[in-house]
Amino acid sequence: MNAVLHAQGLGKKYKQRWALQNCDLDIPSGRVVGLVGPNGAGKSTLLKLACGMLRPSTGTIEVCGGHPADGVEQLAKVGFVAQETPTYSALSVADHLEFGKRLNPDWDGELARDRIRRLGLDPKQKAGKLSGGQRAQLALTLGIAKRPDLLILDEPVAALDPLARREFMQDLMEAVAEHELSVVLSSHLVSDVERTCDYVVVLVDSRVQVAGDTDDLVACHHRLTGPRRDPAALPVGQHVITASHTERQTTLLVRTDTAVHDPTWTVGPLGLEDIVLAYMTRPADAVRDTRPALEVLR
Ligand SMILES: Nc1ncnc2c1ncn2[C@@H]1O[C@H](COP(=O)(O)OP(=O)(O)OP(=O)(O)O)[C@@H](O)[C@H]1O
Repeated sequence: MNAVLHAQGLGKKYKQRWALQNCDLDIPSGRVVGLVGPNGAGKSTLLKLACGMLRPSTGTIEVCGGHPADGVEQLAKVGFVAQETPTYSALSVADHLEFGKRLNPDWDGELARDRIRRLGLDPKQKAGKLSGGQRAQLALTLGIAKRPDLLILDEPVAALDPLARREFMQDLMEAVAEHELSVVLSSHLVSDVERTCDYVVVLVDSRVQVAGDTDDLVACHHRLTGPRRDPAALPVGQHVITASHTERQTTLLVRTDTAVHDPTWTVGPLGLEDIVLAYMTRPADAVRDTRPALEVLR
C-alpha cells in the first residue's frame, strides 16, 4: 500500500497522561480520511504529530515519505488547518493570499484568487470581519493553494451551520478531485464523514479502535439478534463489539469477515454511524485491550 501516513508504536504523553498510545496506522494516499472519536480521544494530538507541531514520546511517524516538519521540502508537502481556523484578524483576505505566496514555494495564486472570487469573498475585507464560515473557507483556500500532497484539517466545520457545512465539504471534495490531494480530517459529525470520507479511523481513549475503507467497515459489521445467549460462545472470527440483552433476547454488534451461518440469529445491516458509535460506547476494558490499529483490509 502506498501510505500517505505511516505510524508505528506512536505515542504522545503529557506529563503522566497518554494522549495517544500504541498507534500503528497506515493511511493510503489519495483518500479522504475521517478521524472520529469522542472529546479528548487524541485526534488533535495525532494530527499535530502528523504535521510536526508535536514530537512523539514513543514510536515513529512518517508522512508523505518523510519525517514531519523535517525541512522546507517536507513542510511544503503538508497543509494543516487547525481547529480554530487561525487567520489574522487585522489582515485582509488579499493580505492572507500574499502571505501564502511568500511562505509557500508551490503556491498557486490563480487557484487561490479563483476560489476567493467563487466564494464571493471581498479581497479587501479584514479577516476579523468575516463570519466563522467565511474564515473557515479562507483557511481552506490557504491550505489548498499551498498545493500540498496531504491536507490535514482539524474539525474544519465545527463552527459552521448545516448549510455552510455541506457547502464546505462539497468544496473540499471538488478540491480533492481537481488537485489529487490526500485529506485527513477530524470531525464529530459522523454523518458528514459518512458522506465525504472513503476511509475512517476511530480513536477512543488514546487508542485506534478500528481503521479501514468505509465500504469494508460497513460490509464486515453486522447486527445479530436472537434468543438470549452468552456472547463468549460465538465462533472464532466473530468479534463482539457491543452486546445488550433483555430477559429473552440478545443483540450483538459483531465484526466478522465471513458469513454468519447460525440460523437462530437474525442478521441485520449497519450504517457507519452505528459502527462508529458502537466502538465509542464499548466498555473501557475492551477499549484498552484493543490491539493497535485493528485494520480492516480486503
Ligand atoms: N497541551 C496539553 N497538555 C496536557 N494535556 C493535553 C494537552 N493537549 C491535549 N491534552 C490531553 O490529551 C488528551 C487528548 O487531547 P486531544 O486534544 O488530542 O483530543 P481530541 O480527540 O482532539 O479532543 P476534542 O474532540 O475535544 O478536540 C486529552 O486528555 C487532553 O486533555
